[in-house]
Amino acid sequence: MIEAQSLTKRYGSKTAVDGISFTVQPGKVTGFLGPNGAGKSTTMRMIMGLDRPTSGRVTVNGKPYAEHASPLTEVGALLEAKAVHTGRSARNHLRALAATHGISEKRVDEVVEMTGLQSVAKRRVGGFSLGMGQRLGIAAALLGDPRTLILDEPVNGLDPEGVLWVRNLVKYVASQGRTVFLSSHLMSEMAVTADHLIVIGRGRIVAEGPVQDVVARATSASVRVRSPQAARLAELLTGPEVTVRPLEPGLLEVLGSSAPGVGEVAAAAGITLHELTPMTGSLEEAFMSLTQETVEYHSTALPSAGSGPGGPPPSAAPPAPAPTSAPAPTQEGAR
Ligand SMILES: Nc1ncnc2c1ncn2[C@@H]1O[C@H](COP(=O)(O)OP(=O)(O)OP(=O)(O)O)[C@@H](O)[C@H]1O
Repeated sequence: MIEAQSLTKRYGSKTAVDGISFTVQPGKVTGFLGPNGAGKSTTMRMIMGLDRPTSGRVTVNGKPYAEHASPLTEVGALLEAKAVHTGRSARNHLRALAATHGISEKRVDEVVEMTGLQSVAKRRVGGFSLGMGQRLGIAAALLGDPRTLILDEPVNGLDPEGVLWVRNLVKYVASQGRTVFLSSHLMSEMAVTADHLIVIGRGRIVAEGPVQDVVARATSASVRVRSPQAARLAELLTGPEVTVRPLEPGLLEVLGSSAPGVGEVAAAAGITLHELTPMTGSLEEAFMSLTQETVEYHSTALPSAGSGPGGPPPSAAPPAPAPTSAPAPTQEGAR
C-alpha cells in the first residue's frame, strides 16, 4: 500500500505537487493520470525517495521507502522512460543489480524470460531501442519480486504485443494481492488496465475513484435510439429534463433519460425501435473534462487533413514551420 499525506514538492517558486493525500490499495491496478507537468513523475520520485518532499510524507507498506531493509523486494519501479545507456549487456545489468541486493541468478533468468528479452540479453544496453529499454526497466522493477510495483509510462515505446503484455502483467501482479501504481497518457489503454484512478492537475487531485465512477461523474451518459418513427418519438421524449438531438435520419441521441426509459415511452406509444443503445462517455472524454482547467501546455488546433495547400499532413509531426495560416503550437509556462 502507498499512502501520501499532504505531499508537497516545490522547485523554487514552482509548486509541482500541492498537498496531495491519497492511498494506493493492494489488489488492484491504480492508474495515475494528469496532463504534462501535472506532477505525476515528481510524486513517483518522492514515493521512491528520489526527491524529498517540501512538506508532507509518503510511505510504502507503512514506511518511507528509504527505511525498508530490503527495498527491491518491497517496491519495484520503472521511472525513467528511456533506455539505460551503458556498455553492459542487459543480463549483466540485471545481474549487477541482483548481486547488490542478494537476488539469485535464477531470478535474473526468470525476469529476462518474463519480459521477452532472451534473444537480446547478451547485447549492449546502449544499442537498445526505446521499447527494449522499457522491457529492461520493467525487468529490473520485477527483479525483487516486489509487493508494490510503480511504473511511470511503462508502455511508452512498446509495440502492440508489449502493450498487451504490460496490461496482462500488471493485472496479474494486482491479482496476487500486490499494489500496482502506474501512469500513462494512453487513455484507451488505461481504461482497460486500471481498476482505480487518481487524476491530478497542476499538482492537485482533481478526481479519484473506480474507473467507471470517474468516467460517469465527468461525462454525460446518453441513449442512441433508431426508429422509423424517430420524429414522433423525439416529440414524446423531449421534456424539461430530456434533450433529444437527431444524429441522422431515423437516429436520435437522448440526454437525460435511460435506455429503459426511452424503451417504455416508445412501447407505450406503439413506436417501433430498430436500435436502443445506452452510451457511456470514454475515459478520454472524462480526462479532457476533468483536466481542461489545469492543462499548462496547450496545443493549437491543427487544420483538418487536406484543407491546407499541401493536402494532408505527411506525418504526425507538428506543423512547424506552419505551411498554412495555423500558428505553431504554443507552450504556456516553462518547464
Ligand atoms: N528538477 C526539477 N526542477 C524544477 N522543476 C521541476 C523539476 N522536476 C519537475 N519540475 C516541474 O514540476 C512540474 C511537474 O513535473 P512532473 O515531471 O512531475 O510532471 P508529470 O505529470 O510527470 O509530467 P509528464 O506527463 O510531462 O511527464 C513541471 O512543471 C516540471 O517542470
